[in-house]
Amino acid sequence: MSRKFFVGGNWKCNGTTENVKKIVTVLNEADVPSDEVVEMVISPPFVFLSLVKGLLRSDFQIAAQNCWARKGGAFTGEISAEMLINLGVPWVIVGHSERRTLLKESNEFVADKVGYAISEGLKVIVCIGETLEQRESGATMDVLFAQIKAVADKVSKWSNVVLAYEPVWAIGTGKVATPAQAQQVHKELRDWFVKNVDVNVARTIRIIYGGSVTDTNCNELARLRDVDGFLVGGASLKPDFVKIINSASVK
Ligand SMILES: O=C(CO)COP(=O)(O)O
Repeated sequence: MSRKFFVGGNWKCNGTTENVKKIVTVLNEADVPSDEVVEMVISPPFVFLSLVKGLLRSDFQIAAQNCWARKGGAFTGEISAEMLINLGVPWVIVGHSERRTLLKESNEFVADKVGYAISEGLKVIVCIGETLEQRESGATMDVLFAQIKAVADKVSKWSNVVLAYEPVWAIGTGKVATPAQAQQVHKELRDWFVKNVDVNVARTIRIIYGGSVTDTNCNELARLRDVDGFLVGGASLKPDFVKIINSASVK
């Protein structure tokens, strides 16, 4: 089993030119494992992509937080996969629960975005997750399987996909999943790939966890067999993020 640890920092809709520069300075000076050990990806808002790309050290990669589902054109306010490629942005986050909920992105729409982004040569961090209500009613795995099945119908090149399990109830709440909860879901997702895609894909796909990851809970989560890294929101805007990257070393 060789799955390179993956740590993404999702800045969401935060930042000014000044504090983007400050965060990048912290990262540029940080002591982190080599990019052979951990893949580090920073996801600023679109308007700061070029700034971050220009300033950030080269062992960190960058990701956009969204892209349009098809070729660009008359889609006011959207950003196309072609534009990201043109800008030299290798990654995109698709299907974040904030977009699924607030902007009503359906499983099918998310899957269209993933399929198109991959066909254009982007690598994609696909986010899936259940709400608290869904968890409490015992529907967690059904919800996650439906989200991933829609994506699987549009993807053949899984090496360009990282799957982020982000329980909605854990995002921005300070209520992190317990190690047992995270391990169980990640294992069931991997088993789903064995049954529905391919045993090699199941073995190699990175399944990362997101939702209230901090410098104090990252190590116990990083040790879990089926947790291959993190997608970090709030803590990725702080120097604490460096410690989260360094949790790669407990793997
Ligand atoms: O949504 C997330 C990352 O995409 C997680 O956000 P928090 O780390 O702020 O809970």
